[in-house]
Amino acid sequence: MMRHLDPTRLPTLHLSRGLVVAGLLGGVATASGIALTTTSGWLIVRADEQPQIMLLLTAIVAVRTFGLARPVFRYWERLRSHDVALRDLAERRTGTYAALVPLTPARLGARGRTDVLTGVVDDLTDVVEASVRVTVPAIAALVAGVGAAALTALVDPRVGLVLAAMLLATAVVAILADRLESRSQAAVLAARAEVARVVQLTTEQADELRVIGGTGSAHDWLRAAHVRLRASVARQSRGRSLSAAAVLVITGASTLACAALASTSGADAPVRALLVLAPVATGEALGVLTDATRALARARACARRLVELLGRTPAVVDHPEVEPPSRRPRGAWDPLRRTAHAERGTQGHPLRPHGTPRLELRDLAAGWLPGRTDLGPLDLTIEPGERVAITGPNGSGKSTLLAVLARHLDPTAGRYTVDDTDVTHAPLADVRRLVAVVDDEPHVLAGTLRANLALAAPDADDQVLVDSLRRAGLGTWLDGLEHGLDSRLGTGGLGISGGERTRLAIARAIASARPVVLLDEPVAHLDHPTAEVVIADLLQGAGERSVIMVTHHHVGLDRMDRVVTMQEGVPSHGQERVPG
Ligand SMILES: Nc1ncnc2c1ncn2[C@@H]1O[C@H](COP(=O)(O)OP(=O)(O)OP(=O)(O)O)[C@@H](O)[C@H]1O
Repeated sequence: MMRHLDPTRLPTLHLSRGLVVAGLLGGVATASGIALTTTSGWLIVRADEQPQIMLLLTAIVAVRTFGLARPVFRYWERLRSHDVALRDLAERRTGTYAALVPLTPARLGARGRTDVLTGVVDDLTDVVEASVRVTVPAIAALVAGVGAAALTALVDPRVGLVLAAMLLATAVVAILADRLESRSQAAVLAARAEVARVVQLTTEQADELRVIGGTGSAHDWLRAAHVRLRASVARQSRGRSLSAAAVLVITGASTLACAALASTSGADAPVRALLVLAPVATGEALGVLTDATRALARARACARRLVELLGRTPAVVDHPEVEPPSRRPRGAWDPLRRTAHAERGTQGHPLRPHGTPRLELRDLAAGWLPGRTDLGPLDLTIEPGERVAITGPNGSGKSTLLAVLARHLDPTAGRYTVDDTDVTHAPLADVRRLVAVVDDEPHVLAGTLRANLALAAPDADDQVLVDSLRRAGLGTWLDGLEHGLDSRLGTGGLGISGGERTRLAIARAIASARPVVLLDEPVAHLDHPTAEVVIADLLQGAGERSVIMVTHHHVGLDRMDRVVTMQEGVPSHGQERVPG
């Protein structure tokens, strides 16, 4: 079953069967290391007594066995734990992406999608890695420590007790180190964020600061932020070295105690060597616990960030009348080819327009944050098949208008209707299925060209995909590809230019057969002649679809039916018709 990230739980340390098995394998590897050191000690001292070689053979075989067992079991543990972690990561990524979708774009803040995704991927990796870096070593250390204490107790119970006390003391140090690390990590992160904030502010305002003679104060401010960062990093390093030193002190004290006890135990010299070496080898094995606390503290901070992000309430949700999509029949629906019929049932007001619908905004206002109006009140009608350009200065609400049309944002006042159906009463998925969105950051997945197109049209056959590429102006490019639709794009695949990337996004929109295409500055990064050709191809390829394009440029405006100029959230000079 798919495991979703539970926002109420910090999912750092969980115990699964696979992790326990990996921990046990790690325990055998660690115990083999301890046994290797102690039996080697026994062997060296016994060999010094020059007994008959036959007497040493058993120990020689044991040393070789432990020497071989350690890497073999370590390798086996790594295979097992990474297998569990990678499967866990894949499941959690799927669950996390599914939880992110309803938050896009309104609840992801002003950060770009790439930043959000990179942050989420890194955080999730750290959370899942904690299983390998914390749970597995903790189980392994426990198994090996308890095993070492129990076996030495058979030789001398007092030495067994010292090892048990050593295990307990190291566990206490690990818990304290974890607390210290959590606190210092929070301080370092805050100090680093402060340095970044000051650097950004002072560089952005450098000219103004120079004019008002504030450069010196800005430098002082930056220096103070650096001093705070250096102090918090130093505190963190002190905490780390203190905990590492504490484990060494515990190991040293235990070794001294064992040496004293061994000398009074009456055991022969080789066994005494074994008893003295037991805490040295065990201490080395327990040392990994303090390292694990770093991974744990980092994972906890990452989990907290993820929980905060995924716990946000989506800006747009289905009307209470609308049944969850999972309970509704799923059928291929293609509004442009007019193949599907309206489904009946308790689904609010299902949206199943025949052909391209009429979109109407009446007295509509919308805002990204509660109590704020970033758009409207405005009236706007998009007739079926109409091509409308939206222009205007930065922040005038152009992208917000597209967000409302795609139902990424619901109106705070007024109405948005599609063929006279109020969209807020229609299933969200129906509205979203009407629109294809192309923005200035089209994403190319690492995968085949076919997979990149199938993202928007999972049921389309190759002929439809090839046709979409040709209509988006990528025919010649496609003909030049050795493997056609099987060519790999993205990381490790074919390089692709900015123009080709934009055309690929347009081909996706065409392949999706959605009747309304929303474009947010699709040619922002292209040179003028390329942009002209891309827009011409786009409008031709769009066929009978409605096209609404936000743009800062004048490129392609003469090909549009209408240009709407926005100013502070409303159309400024009415709606201007452009001569054809
Ligand atoms: N995802 C978001 N979350 C919060 N506020 C947002 C978001 N997107 C836009 N805004 C805010 O809404 C207002 C209108 O922005 P919008 O992006 O619609 O303008 P725009 O005309 O498209 O600007 P630009 O030309 O710079 O893209 C701005 O104040 C902006 O800060």
